[in-house]
Amino acid sequence: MRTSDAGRGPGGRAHARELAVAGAEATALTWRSAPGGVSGTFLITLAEAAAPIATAWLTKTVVDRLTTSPGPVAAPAAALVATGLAAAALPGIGRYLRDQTGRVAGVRATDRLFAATERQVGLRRFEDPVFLDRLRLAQEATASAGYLVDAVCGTKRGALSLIGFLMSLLVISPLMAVLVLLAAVPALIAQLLLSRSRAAMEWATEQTHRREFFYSGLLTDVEAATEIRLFGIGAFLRARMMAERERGNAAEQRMARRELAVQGGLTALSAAVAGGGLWWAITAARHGTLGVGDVTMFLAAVVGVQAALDLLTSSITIAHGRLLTFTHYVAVTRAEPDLPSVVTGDAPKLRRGIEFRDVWFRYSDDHPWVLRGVDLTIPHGRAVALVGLNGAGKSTLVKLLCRMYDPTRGHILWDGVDLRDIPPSALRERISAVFQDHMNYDMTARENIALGDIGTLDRPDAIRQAAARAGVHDRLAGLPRGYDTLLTRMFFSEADKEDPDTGVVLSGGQWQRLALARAFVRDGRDLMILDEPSSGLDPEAEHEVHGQMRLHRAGRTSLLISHRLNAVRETDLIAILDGGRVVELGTHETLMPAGGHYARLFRLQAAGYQETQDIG
Ligand SMILES: Nc1ncnc2c1ncn2[C@@H]1O[C@H](COP(=O)(O)OP(=O)(O)OP(=O)(O)O)[C@@H](O)[C@H]1O
Repeated sequence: MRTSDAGRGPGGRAHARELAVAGAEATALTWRSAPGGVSGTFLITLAEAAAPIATAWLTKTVVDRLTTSPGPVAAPAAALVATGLAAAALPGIGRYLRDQTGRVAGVRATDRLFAATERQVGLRRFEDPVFLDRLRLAQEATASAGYLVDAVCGTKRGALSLIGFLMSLLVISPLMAVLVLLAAVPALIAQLLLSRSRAAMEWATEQTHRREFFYSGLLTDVEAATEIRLFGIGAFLRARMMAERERGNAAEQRMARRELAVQGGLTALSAAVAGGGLWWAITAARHGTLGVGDVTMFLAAVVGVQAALDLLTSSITIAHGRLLTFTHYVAVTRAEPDLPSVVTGDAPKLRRGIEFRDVWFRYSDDHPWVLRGVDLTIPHGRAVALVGLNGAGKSTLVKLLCRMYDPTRGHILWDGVDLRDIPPSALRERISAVFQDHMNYDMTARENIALGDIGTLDRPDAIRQAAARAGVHDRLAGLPRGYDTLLTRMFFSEADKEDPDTGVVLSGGQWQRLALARAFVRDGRDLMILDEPSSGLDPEAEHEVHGQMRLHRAGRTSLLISHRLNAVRETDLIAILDGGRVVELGTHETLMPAGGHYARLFRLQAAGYQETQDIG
C-alpha cells in the first residue's frame, strides 16, 4: 500500500521543484530560528573566503619587495600576520555559530514535525510504509535542517574563493585560469550525479534498514526475550537481521565503489592541472616571463583554486544530500490529513444514542471487506455488548466509532450527527476506552492512570478512586514510592540499578487493571468502550472488576466487547457480528431460546465450565 510517494520520480528521486521548495523551507526555518546566527555565519564566511586570497596577494607583495621591486615590507608583513591570525580564529567562531544555529533550528524543526504528525488524526498514515519511511528520514532531516546553512556557507565560501583565485590567476595567466575552470565543471557535475544516486540508493534501502531495526529491536526487547529463548529462535532472528544488514551493505558498497572510481578520476584530473600549471610557472620563471612573487602567487592560486573547488563540490554535495533528505520533512509536514475533518465545533452531548447505518469498511482497496453493511444502534444510557468470532471485525468497529478511520460506505451518527461533521478531538473528548492492545507506559503509576485525563495529574483523589475501581489501588499504594513509583526499570543509571525502590515491573493482569483505571479516571464521558477489558485477569479479579464495571456503566452508555459471555449476558443489548454484519440482536433472555450463534457460543462456553465442575 505505497500511497504517499506521489510527486516522486522513479526510485523515489526528488524533482528539482521539490528541492527548490525544500531549500526555501529550510532557509525560512533556519532564519526564523536564529537570524543572528545566520547573519553572523554569513559574515564569517565572507571573511573566511577573503583570507586566503588576501594572504596570497600580501605574500606576493612581500616577496616582490624583498626581491625584484624593493620597497617597504613592514606594512604588508604586519597585514600578513593579522590576516594569518584572523584565518586561524575564524573557523572556530564560524563552527560555533553554525552549530548553535543548527541546534536551535533542529529544535524548531522537530517540534514542527511532531506537531504535523499529530495533525494525522487517524491511523492510516501510520500503516503506510512509505509514510513511515518518510517520517524516519524526516526525523533525520530535523537534525540537519540548520546545518544546511553550514553547507550553503561552504558553497558560498568555495565560490568566493574560486572567483577570487581565478581572478588572480587571470592576471598572471588567462590560459591557466580557463584550464582550471574547465577542470572544475565536470568535477561539479560528477559530484552532483553521485549525490543523486546516493539519495536514490538510501531511499531504495530504507525498507531493508527498517526490517533490520525490527529484528534488532526484537532481539533486545525484554517482552520478546522469553519467547525467543524458549523457542530458541535467537539465531534464526539474528540470521534474518544479518541478511538485511548484508543487503544494505551490498548496496552501500556498490555506491562506495562508484564514488571511489569517480572521485579517483577527479583527483587525477586536478593533480594533472596542478602539475601542468606548476611546470609552466617554473618554466616561465626560468625564462624571466614571471617574477618570483608571481610564481608564489601562481602556486597559491592553483592550490587555492583546487581547495576552493574541493570545498565547493563537497559543500554542494552535502547541501544537495541534505536538501534531498529535507524533501521528506517537507512532505511529512505538508501531508494532507488522513481524514477530512472539520476543525471547529463540538460533539453534541449524547442524548439519544449512536447509530451505525449500513456501514461498510475495508482497510484499503486491496483488502477484503471487514464490515458489510452493519446496522446497529447503541441507545443512550444502555450497555451494549458486541460478540463475534476472532477476526469478525469487533475492534475495527470500535476504531470506526472513535474515528480512527472513516467508513468506506455508510454513516455513523452520534445523536444524529455524522461523525465526519464532528472534529475528531471533540468526539474523542466524549469517549473513554480500554483497548484490547492497551499501552503500558514506562512512567510512574500516577502518570499511567492520569494519561486518561491529563487534568487529574495533580488530583491524587481522582487517581486513587480510579485505581480502586479497577481493583489496583492496594497494589499501587504498597509500591516503594506509592503512586510515584516508576513502572519500569528502563531508565536507571548504573548507580540506581540495584535499588528496588526506583522502579518495579507489574504483571500482565496488573497492567490491564491500570488500563482500566486509565479509562475510569476519564469519568463523566458520554460513552465507555471496553474492548476485552478483563482477558488477562484472574477469575476473582475478573468477578470483582466486572462488578465495578457494572456499577460504573449503570445508566451510562457503554460498548463491551468480550469473549467471556458470562460478562456479556448482563448487558442490556447483545449484538452478534458475523460475516461483516449484525446477524443477531437481543438480550441474553431473548437470544438463548432463539438458538442462534449466541446460544451456541454460550452453551459451548458453559459446557466447558460444566465439565470442569463435573471433574472437580
Ligand atoms: N490495520 C489493519 N490493516 C488491515 N487489516 C486489518 C487491520 N486490522 C485488522 N485487520 C483485519 O480486519 C479483520 C477484523 O479484525 P478485528 O481486529 O476488527 O477483529 P476482532 O473481531 O476484533 O477479532 P478478535 O476477536 O480476534 O480481537 C481481520 O481479518 C484482520 O486481519
